[in-house]
Amino acid sequence: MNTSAAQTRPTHTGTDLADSAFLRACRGEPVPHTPVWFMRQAGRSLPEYRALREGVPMLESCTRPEQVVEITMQPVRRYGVDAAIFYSDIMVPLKAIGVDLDIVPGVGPVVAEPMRSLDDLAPLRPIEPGDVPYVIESIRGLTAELGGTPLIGFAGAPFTLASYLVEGGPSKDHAATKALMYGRPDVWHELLGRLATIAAGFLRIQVEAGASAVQLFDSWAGSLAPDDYDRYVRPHSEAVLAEVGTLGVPRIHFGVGTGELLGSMAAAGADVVGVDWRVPLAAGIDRVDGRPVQGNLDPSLVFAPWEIVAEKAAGILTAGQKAPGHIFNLGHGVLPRTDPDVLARLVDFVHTESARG
Ligand SMILES: Cc1c2[nH]c(c1CCC(=O)O)Cc1[nH]c(c(CCC(=O)O)c1C)Cc1[nH]c(c(CCC(=O)O)c1C)Cc1[nH]c(c(C)c1CCC(=O)O)C2
Repeated sequence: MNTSAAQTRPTHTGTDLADSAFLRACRGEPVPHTPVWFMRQAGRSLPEYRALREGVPMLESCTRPEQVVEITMQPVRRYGVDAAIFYSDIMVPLKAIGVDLDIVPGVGPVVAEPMRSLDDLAPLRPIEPGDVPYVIESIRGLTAELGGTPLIGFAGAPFTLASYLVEGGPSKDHAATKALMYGRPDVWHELLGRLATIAAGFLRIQVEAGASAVQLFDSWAGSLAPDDYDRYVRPHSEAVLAEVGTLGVPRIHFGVGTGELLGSMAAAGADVVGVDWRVPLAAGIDRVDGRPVQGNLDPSLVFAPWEIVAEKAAGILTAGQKAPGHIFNLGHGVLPRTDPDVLARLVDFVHTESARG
């Protein structure tokens, strides 16, 4: 177990990192215990995060390397998770190239001028390292501090980014996005093509700065029917994953409500596929063609009595043994009112239970 390891560990070599349970599981190799981390582990459920963010807008905090390093480290120290996820947001690269947007507390990303025509796409140019010096500085600081714990870099996938840009903000039905997709396929493919270039560029910057794995978040892809996903979206996500494939780090591909899309999301070029809690993990494993999986505890379960949490987690660990690799995670992000002590207990449970075999 590696609880509190980040504070006490001596300097680690690159070999230790490559040998970490998380990276071994991503490659489908045997592990001493099932690795675990939580999507949105860095954030609002931690009082030490809220204290640090006091008076600092979300997107500004992402440009301050000292804050980014500290916020990324907080859950690693508190929970003893097997991987850190870089504190940033899927909207950061768009903001960095000059798109007028903000993250409004309690709402999410809001875009000043929604993009619905070819002319609207003008701000969407490729991202360069010089656009995000704070990302590079933060990741360099983090890899030094993390030692043998891998850092996961991430980007929003073209569809999920497009949804915010076209709708102008969060949306339940993605109606304007789909209207553009069906009604103006020329604009649509230009938009997603540009977003693919940006996502791939942003992932490359993170890996070159020291990230050991990447996750492509297509959070809202589950709103699409499989044939539309394959026709309008998958080629663009495939382009991102293919470019990242040249960098030699594992690629995790994740979305919510993607039960019917899992096979396609795997075939798009994922090394590991994220499975949400609506799909039994055993069924998810059957759909991803022999790849390792990540997931899939319902994020709401942390509010249930501990015996129920333990029973569900044990079931997920058992199901996960059927995959060549399993990374324990929630099926989506940590909910804001989650008690950090429950997550700490869950990490211990996953480590102990899985080590017993
Ligand atoms: C869709 C999406 C976004 N951002 C992200 C996604 C994909 C993951 C998912 O499906 O949840 C990804 C993201 N956003 C954030 C991270 C940091 C790393 C982590 O701990 O996972 C990551 C990986 C920080 C954040 N991003 C945001 C916060 C909350 C800001 C705050 O504390 O004021 C954090 C810590 C804001 C944000 N950013 C976004 C939304 C919808 C919101 C509002 C909802 C919310 O508040 O949780 C867009």
